[in-house]
Amino acid sequence: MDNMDVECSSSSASAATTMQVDCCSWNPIRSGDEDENGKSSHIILNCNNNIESNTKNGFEQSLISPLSHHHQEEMPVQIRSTAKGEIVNNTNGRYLVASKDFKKGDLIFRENALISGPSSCSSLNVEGLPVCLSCYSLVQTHYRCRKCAFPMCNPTCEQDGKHAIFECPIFASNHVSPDQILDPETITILRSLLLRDKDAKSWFKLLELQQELEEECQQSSSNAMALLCDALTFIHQVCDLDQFDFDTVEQITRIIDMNGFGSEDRQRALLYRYGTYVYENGSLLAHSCIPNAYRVINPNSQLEVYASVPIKAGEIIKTVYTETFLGTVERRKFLQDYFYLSCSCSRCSSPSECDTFFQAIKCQHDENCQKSIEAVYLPTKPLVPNSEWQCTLCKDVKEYDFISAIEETVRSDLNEIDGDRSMDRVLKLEAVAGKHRGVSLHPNHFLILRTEYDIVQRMSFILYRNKLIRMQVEFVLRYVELIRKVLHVLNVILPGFNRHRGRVLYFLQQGLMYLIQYKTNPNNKKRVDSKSLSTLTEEYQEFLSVREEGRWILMVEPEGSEERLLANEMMTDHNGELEILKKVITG
Ligand SMILES: C[S@@+](CC[C@H](N)C(=O)[O-])C[C@H]1O[C@@H](n2cnc3c(N)ncnc32)[C@H](O)[C@@H]1O
Repeated sequence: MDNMDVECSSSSASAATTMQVDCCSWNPIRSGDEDENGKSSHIILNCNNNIESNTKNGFEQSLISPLSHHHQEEMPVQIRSTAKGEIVNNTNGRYLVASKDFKKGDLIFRENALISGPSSCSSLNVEGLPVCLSCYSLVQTHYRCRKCAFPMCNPTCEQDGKHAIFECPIFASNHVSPDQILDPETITILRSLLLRDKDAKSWFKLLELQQELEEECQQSSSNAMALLCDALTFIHQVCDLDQFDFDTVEQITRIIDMNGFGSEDRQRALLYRYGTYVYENGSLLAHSCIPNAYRVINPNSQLEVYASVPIKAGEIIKTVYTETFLGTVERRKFLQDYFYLSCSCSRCSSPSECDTFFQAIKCQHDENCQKSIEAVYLPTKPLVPNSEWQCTLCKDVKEYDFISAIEETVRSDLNEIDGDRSMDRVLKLEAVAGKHRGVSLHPNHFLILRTEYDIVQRMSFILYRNKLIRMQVEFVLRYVELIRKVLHVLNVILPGFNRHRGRVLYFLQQGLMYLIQYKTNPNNKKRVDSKSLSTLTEEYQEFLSVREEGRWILMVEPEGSEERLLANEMMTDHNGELEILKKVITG
């Protein structure tokens, strides 16, 4: 096996990182001390080719595996770091940089979890079911672990290394019961603490992850404090483990809180995992509100990072830490509260969020403003909390309180919507969106778009349930119109290969299919004439390409997830009908 020494000459302020590479499948172990600025980290990358074997005995050894296992191949990413306190290209600390070009949709790397466990939100599931301590999905059976009596899906989950080796013996000997678990994430913290004795290598890797905050951001969020209190009670009183002192529990809680990923599965889907996953390298991914990479956690708890847009060698790989449908004020607050991060990406720094007007408030100050859709309040200094907002037309200035009061009114109108019957709810959502669209909020405001996306998802379900028949064509035309609007904004804030786009493309092809069927239905009085044939052919081509792209994106989602079901549906559905359509179109 060849040994290569790669000297990563870093950009002006970023660190020089020496990598000793044994193999294309790499597993960084830091050796030696960092200098006082934290600039230089020496990373030895070891071969670890055997993906299958590394979860044996419950230990999830971390590894990154590029797509191909060719020893001469270039490393997919490099770790770089800025000097302490310094921000380079809107990131700080350590971050990952592409070491070669990636095309949209390329798998950049795949990595096993350093540790995983149930997440805090497990106890909030609407079904009120317990969460399996192995696969983190809801336990739908009456099965109990034969040693500790905790709910598990089945004997396979029970014997899974993580549960059996980590908490099960402790639960059994201390007679711990599920109702003593205040927050399920404390089990993840316990597992992490147990690494100290069970797997020292992983323990040290965990300790290397970011926990320190910049001095000015030392105040912990109330969530982090609550988790720490629960973890201390659980470790010391419930599990009776006094070998972990306060400082150690606090340190690990902070690390899990800062670096843990949620599974991002869709709630109520067949596969919904209430898991928290920590990765040695994935946890170094920087954030951007317009990301260039996209994360999937597969059923083996591995992290897969894909290029959502083309990435050039040397570019920072950035994923998004926040929800998509949030305006800058709320996104930045979330990033500050949970990651102590003051984001200044291109989207955050742009008053109009890159011309999407995602948080623009409609100005009604005078008659001109009332008439013009262009007249909106935007923050004058988007990176300054509580910045003033100014109308783009009349230049009237408002305090942030005025803006947030308008958003609150819309929120409370939305919260008042009751009734769960799909069509009923769609009509009520449409009514509230219609009341505020272009009146109190810009039509692209995130509260409007979020509502419209909700409408689209509900309409999709109605269309699906009715198997594309008996629907009014106006309903479907509106559906397609809303989807195109959502897509238009997503193209800017969440471009390329990602779950949201995949879902939206599924909805679009569903609507297009209906419209094509409607137009070519022999029972429909408006039969296809030669004039409309070329339009129909174009629509048919669009349908095919939308379906192709949607399927391509969603096929990387985990088996059993809702997205994967949508991908499968795009593969199998309508094939017979398409043949008929093809005949109509080609005459
Ligand atoms: C999960 S860690 C990422 C790895 C971290 N940089 C390290 O050195 O270990 C999250 C932290 O990275 C930093 N970070 C990530 N993205 C950033 C960005 N766009 N701007 C500034 N800091 C960022 C913040 O300090 C944030 O709290």
